[in-house]
Amino acid sequence: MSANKAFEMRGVSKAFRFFSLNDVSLDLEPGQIMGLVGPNGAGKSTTIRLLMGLLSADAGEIRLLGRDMPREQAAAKADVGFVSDDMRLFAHATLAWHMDFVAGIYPGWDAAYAAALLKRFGLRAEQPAKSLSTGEQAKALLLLALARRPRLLVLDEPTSGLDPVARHELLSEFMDVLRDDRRSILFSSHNTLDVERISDRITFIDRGRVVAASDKEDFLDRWRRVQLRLPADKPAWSAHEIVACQRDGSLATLTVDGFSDDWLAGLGAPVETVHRMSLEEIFVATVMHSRDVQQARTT
Ligand SMILES: Nc1ncnc2c1ncn2[C@@H]1O[C@H](COP(=O)(O)OP(=O)(O)OP(=O)(O)O)[C@@H](O)[C@H]1O
Repeated sequence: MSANKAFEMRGVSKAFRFFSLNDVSLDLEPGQIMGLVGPNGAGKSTTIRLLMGLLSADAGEIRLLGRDMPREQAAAKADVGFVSDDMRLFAHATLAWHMDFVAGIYPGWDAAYAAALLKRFGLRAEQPAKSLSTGEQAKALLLLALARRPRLLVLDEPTSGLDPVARHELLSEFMDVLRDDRRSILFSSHNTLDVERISDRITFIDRGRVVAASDKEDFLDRWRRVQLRLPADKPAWSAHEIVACQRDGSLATLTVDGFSDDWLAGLGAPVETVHRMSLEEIFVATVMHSRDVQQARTT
């Protein structure tokens, strides 16, 4: 375990009655944004709650800003901003009251930045929390976390409930936060467009396991959809880079993880088209392939 990482999880497991998170290992360098992507019930929130010391792991090691979790969580969390979608503001207090409250606890509170965020997010400090819309509440919680200027932001579904314009504003804000290259962000999302836009590192999780983790550029470079004509004497194609193959007569569409020009040349087949894949397509292909592999192992 390195003291320099923004966070590090090694072999972390947690069992609930109907679900278990298995052997999760993840880490993030300072100055980077990691998107944690997975289907409903994959274990994203559980992973984040373990990292934040809100759940205790059955096995494995966790370090947050170089501190052992959960033993040194008070020291670690002083420099971590955490927002999850089940957090609520005090209903009868105004946003200004919340800002004063947080400023009183965290010495890093940046009042000028908080005022700029208020404007940027279109929020009114004097409005009681109970009268804020869902999206305004989400923006208010993010403002309270961002204006502390924490070294690490941990955000569970930060863009759910936000309209496209607010999402755009928020993601731009995240990228601005990282102008200072010691700061880092971990955020979970279903929205692969958001993740593709701002992440440096991406982790896919499904059914309690990390199924792929890589730099975003590496994912986008490695994956391709290749259409080719199958020669009459070659009714199928197999190579470990091919994670899926769809046939339409002699035309085959291959989903490829591990693409390169040399690899393509080595196929020796008449190629019709080669398309880059979006992160969403890569995510779906990764999850489906991982489920097929798991199923093949258990049958
Ligand atoms: N405290 C708990 N006790 C028992 N089961 C739990 C507990 N917390 C989570 N689970 C179960 O763990 C599984 C993973 O939940 P988790 O909230 O981590 O998923 P998620 O990937 O964040 O999903 P979503 O995208 O739907 O929010 C679910 O099946 C959930 O029912």
